[in-house]
Amino acid sequence: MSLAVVEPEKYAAQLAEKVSLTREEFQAFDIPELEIFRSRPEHYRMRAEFRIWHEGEHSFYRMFDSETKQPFSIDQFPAGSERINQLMMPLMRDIEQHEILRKRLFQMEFLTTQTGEALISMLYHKQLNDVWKVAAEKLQTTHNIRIIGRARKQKVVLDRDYVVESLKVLGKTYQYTQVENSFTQPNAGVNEHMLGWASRVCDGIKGDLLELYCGNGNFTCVLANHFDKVLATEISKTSVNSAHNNFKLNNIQNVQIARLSSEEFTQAMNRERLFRRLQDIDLDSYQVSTIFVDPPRAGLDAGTETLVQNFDNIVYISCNPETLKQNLEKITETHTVQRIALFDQFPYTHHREMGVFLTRK
Ligand SMILES: C[S@@+](CC[C@H](N)C(=O)[O-])C[C@H]1O[C@@H](n2cnc3c(N)ncnc32)[C@H](O)[C@@H]1O
Repeated sequence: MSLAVVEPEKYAAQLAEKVSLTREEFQAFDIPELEIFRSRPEHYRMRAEFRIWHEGEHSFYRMFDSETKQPFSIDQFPAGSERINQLMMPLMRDIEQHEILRKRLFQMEFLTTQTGEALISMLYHKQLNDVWKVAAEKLQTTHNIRIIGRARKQKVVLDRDYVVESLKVLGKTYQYTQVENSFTQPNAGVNEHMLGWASRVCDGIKGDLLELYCGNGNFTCVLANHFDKVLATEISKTSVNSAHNNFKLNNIQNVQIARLSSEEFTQAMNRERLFRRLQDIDLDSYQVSTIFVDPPRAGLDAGTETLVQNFDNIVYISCNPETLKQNLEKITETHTVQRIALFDQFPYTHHREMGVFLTRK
């Protein structure tokens, strides 16, 4: 299956396959009824990345077949948001008219929002000069977009390097800055479902929250309302800065965030190592009832796996059922699965996003 192929008539059957596979794979953990969250069958991805191919006077967007690895040209990308599709061809026709914009352009990346913002990164095999800048500024104005030019050791931000997304969760709207080239959940609609699910799961739990892998504060902003205080950690500097902005944007004042890897944070919690990055944070002042983790595909490392077992409640969001299963082998020695959910972030692919809520036995 390829991201470029969208087959709405097959969506229900493909989701049903994922559901039965998930039930089968996780039944050994004595799971309750699987909660299922569907995607929109089309226009669900807020981001897209295309190679650019030049032939004669024309230029084309290209993707690669995931099985044959062969490139193919496209002029629409139905998985992408309406805004991406609306921009694709008018932008390319304009680029074709301007040699300075077109020459040695090899990749374009689109980052869009549900509110219609669009940030376009144009990647070149040449250095970008003032003539390029003037032409790109014109393109920016014509299409009401924001452009970033990239070349070797060069990043030209014409306006700003982020978009502001609006997400609606259980009737409340949250604002998020999403920065170019940093992690954000690609499927905005399913992200809203994930945030709503996590919010409902944490409803009524008291005490403080510890969150690892918090990214730009996607979950933090929503969950902060459920807890007295939140301590959040994340490895990427860009995401930590973005999270700070998002706490301000959403008027959230009970969160402290530290730029630490989960491995480093585990060392700090086990009092094995002191970190200057934690000097303003009194770890002992937190009465953590709940830990929330949303790791990358590799899942939790052994130290973090042991750390999460110290807390009464565990919320685990996973983009890789394989590593989730491995981590659950250990975690379910001390905790019971209370809720389990499948979020279809990636329709028409084999990828599955999951949520698990566990409490201490
Ligand atoms: C799946 S994303 C989730 C981010 C966030 N929860 C969200 O919903 O947008 C995983 C995050 O973990 C961060 N990360 C990757 N490896 C890490 C590590 N070893 N320690 C801490 N954070 C890490 C990445 O920078 C990324 O922001």
